Amino acid sequence: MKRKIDDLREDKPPIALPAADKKAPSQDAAFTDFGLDPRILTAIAGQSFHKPTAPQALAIPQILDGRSLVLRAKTGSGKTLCYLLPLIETILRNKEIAQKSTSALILVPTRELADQVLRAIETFTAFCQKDVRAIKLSEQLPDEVVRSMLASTPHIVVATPSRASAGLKISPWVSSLKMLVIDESDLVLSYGYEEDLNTLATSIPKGVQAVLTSATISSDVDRLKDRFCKNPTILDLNEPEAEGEGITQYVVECGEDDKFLLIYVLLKLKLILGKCLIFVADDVDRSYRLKLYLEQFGIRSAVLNSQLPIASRVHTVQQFNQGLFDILISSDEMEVLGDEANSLAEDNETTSNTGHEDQKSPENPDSEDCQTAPPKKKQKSSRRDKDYGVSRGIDFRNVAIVVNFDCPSTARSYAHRIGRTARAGQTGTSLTMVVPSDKFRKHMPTSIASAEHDEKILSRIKKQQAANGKELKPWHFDWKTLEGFRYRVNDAVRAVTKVAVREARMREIRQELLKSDKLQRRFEENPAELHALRHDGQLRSARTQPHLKDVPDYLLPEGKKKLSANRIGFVPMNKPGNKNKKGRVFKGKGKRSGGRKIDPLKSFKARPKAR
Ligand SMILES: Nc1ncnc2c1ncn2[C@@H]1O[C@H](COP(=O)(O)OP(=O)(O)OP(=O)(O)O)[C@@H](O)[C@H]1O
Repeated sequence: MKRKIDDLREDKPPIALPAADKKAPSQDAAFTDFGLDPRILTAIAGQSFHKPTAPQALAIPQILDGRSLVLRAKTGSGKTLCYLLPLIETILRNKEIAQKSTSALILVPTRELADQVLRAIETFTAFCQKDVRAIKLSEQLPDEVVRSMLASTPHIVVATPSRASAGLKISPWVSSLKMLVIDESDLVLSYGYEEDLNTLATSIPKGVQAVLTSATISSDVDRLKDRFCKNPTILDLNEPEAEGEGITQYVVECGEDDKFLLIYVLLKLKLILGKCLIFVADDVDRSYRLKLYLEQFGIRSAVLNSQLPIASRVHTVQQFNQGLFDILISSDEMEVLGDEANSLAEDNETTSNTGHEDQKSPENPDSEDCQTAPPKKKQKSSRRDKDYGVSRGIDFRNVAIVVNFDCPSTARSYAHRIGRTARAGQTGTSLTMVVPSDKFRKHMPTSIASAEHDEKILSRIKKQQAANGKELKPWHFDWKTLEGFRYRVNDAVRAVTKVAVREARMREIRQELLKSDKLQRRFEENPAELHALRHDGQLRSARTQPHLKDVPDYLLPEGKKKLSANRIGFVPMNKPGNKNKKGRVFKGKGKRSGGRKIDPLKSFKARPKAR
């Protein structure tokens, strides 16, 4: 193994290692092999990371040796730690020098990623906080604030390219850099940061150690490599065999209304266990539609879309990661009313948060081309990527299954969506619902335009996965067993009207307003407005149907019937022993009495206050 790492030295031409050799380090290496500071090792242990991933095992020693590196490895393979651990270690080793200057800049394409990287730094410097300070420059702040942030000489600056270059107008803060990282380097140019990166390239000292990470092949990475690194080591671990590793991929062909039936059965009968990330297509409304639909069956979920403020998106992902809810519905980004105009007026970061990559449009699925070309700045909002804004780079943890409720618009997008499961050596499942052309537009209330191309895209996905030695297995089941549920499903679909969706979105906006720090002062001065917002927030978003929350026994398939009857805590309503002499159900705390539920709050008699 040592020989292989030596083979990758900077002075040697880039070589492609055979797949077997590339995987070898991940099996043998340990974090303790890298000679890291014990405080870093303690932080790693706290994360229960047992061993480095393959990219980490190969990249960390290289970066610690001071080499510039271009690292390409699949999504979820732990690329962040590849550069973070050596970076923290180097700062600790050179404590005296590092103390007086900013030595590392980490460039990321979005604010979410900046937040995420900063959090990772905080995690891995938890035991050496005083010796490693990091700040984030990813939003527009007053010049004075940026000046004082930079004047505090943080060791690490995490920034979007536009904020990093804007900081140069305030101070030549990059002049002391020893290390530059460009994370998601296959994406940054396509976010419209070309000019900012040019500005940075002229200001960053020549010869700084540069690390470029990426998940895909892209000519953009080459351009950045030419601009920022001299003779870097190329570590290309994205061999076709590794793509989609650990993911069992299923596909099911069904009608547009069948999707709603299927997702209900999967979730309600707990055929899906663990954290589930559901992707819908087309527009933000679709995600709310599905959320409201599921709500009627008592299935809780949260929505993630790039129209929500960044803070709330990050918060949602954090809560999902912490297990506060298990179902997250992620919508593709789409131009919705007013968005185009707004986004043009927004600053670089705001628009870039949605993400966009050179993608074919759903209307023209034949135009797919895996090579990205940097879009012009003006094209930004109209050429937004439909998936990456919420999925690419955001670190979803322990996702057991990715459900493509709506087929993605490209094979590439498919790969990124399913890449949210089976991360860092875990296993996972994906299920993609595809509408065959003869079933398209057969049920208008549930129909979406993009489904017209599902078959075409599926064949591309299959081709792409086959090239990586992977296959999408057909998911077989007996549709007849689901028919009994169709009535209640249709009922629930009908209840989610356009008005209900609009109200749900409004409610979400109101919640965001209530949470907004910036509005707190206004609310203090105008309590009536706050009251009105709170009051509005209690509006029901869709016709609620309590009877839909429980699945009647007669609808359950045989196996599931037993399951529900054996459930711990299951008490049949008419159990004979539970009745009193009058035939009424036995009174218990909060239980039924004479068929009426006792509300402990209503039955509570307030005593007069003692004076
Ligand atoms: N050695 C490890 N063992 C277990 N989990 C790890 C290890 N290294 C990283 N992880 C976890 O794996 C997940 C993915 O890591 P990370 O986001 O760095 O991947 P990535 O390759 O940068 O993915 P993407 O390209 O999608 O951003 C994170 O939750 C991270 O904490």
